[in-house]
Amino acid sequence: MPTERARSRWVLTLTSDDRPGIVHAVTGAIVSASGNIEELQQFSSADTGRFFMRVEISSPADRLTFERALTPVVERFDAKVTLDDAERPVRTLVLASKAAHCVNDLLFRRRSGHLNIEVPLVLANHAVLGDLAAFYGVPFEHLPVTGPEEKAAFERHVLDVVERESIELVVLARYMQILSPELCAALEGRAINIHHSFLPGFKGANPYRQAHARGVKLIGATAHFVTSDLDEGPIIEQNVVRVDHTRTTQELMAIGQDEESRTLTQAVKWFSEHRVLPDENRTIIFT
Ligand SMILES: Nc1nc2c(c(=O)[nH]1)N[C@@H](CN(C=O)c1ccc(C(=O)N[C@@H](CCC(=O)O)C(=O)O)cc1)CN2
Repeated sequence: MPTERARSRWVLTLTSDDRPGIVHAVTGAIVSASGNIEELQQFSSADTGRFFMRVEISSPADRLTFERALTPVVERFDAKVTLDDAERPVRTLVLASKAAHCVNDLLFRRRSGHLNIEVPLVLANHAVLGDLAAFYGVPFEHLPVTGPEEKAAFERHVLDVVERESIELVVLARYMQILSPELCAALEGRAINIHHSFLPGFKGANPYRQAHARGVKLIGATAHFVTSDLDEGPIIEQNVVRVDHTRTTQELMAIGQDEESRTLTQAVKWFSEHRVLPDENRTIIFT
């Protein structure tokens, strides 16, 4: 009795112009590669006329077999297709400044097995988080950014690390520097920021001070893709928490930290599971 090859688990995503026949073609290709479809989600965006699909597959076939089976589908529908090993952790560069809570949550969830990412480096523009990274056994580097030359050097280093470490995702974990348009372009679709407000409210620096001055009854956090339009990138996840008139700005900041951490970690988890598909200025999230 020949031994059966071990079955691997794959995640396939597809984006294309919406038209009949896509699901039929994709599922047919998967079956031709001996794939078993374990989960399939799809969405047709009426706003943009785009079609989105995410498929979880188990199969004894290797990547090349799948790619050969999918090539006609990609060509026929002019589709953007990704095919990832579902078990492989996503290589993630964490950028930080002084705030520890988001970095801590990411590294804690990674170590406890709830976040399938690898973090080759935490890179910061201040030194204060070095001990935190060391606690989790994660390499740490800090490059001060006090002027345009140092900012350019920091960004060159980011690109060097992305190249050297085969980084797939850059996470701005309360990194408080504005990325240049050039770096935003280089990281398009693979840089996630946590903004400490419920966007579109209170963009930019000091959102809690703005919220306190406005007398809001809800504060929140927003995880979004980074673009050159500050805090305008496609939103991935948001959360809010109720507050009232008794809270100072400092108390709002303290209350908001938990929302920031859980919002960013959720967004990174969905990205690591290939559940986030950009749809122009929005995202499709297959949860
Ligand atoms: N290109 C982008 N860069 C960054 C984004 C973004 O959406 N696009 N998000 C910010 C995070 N952020 C709020 O979440 C934020 C951080 C810092 C500032 C800011 O004004 N900082 C300094 C100026 C720093 C600089 O000149 O680079 C300041 O406080 O004066 C605004 C918003 C991260 N980067």
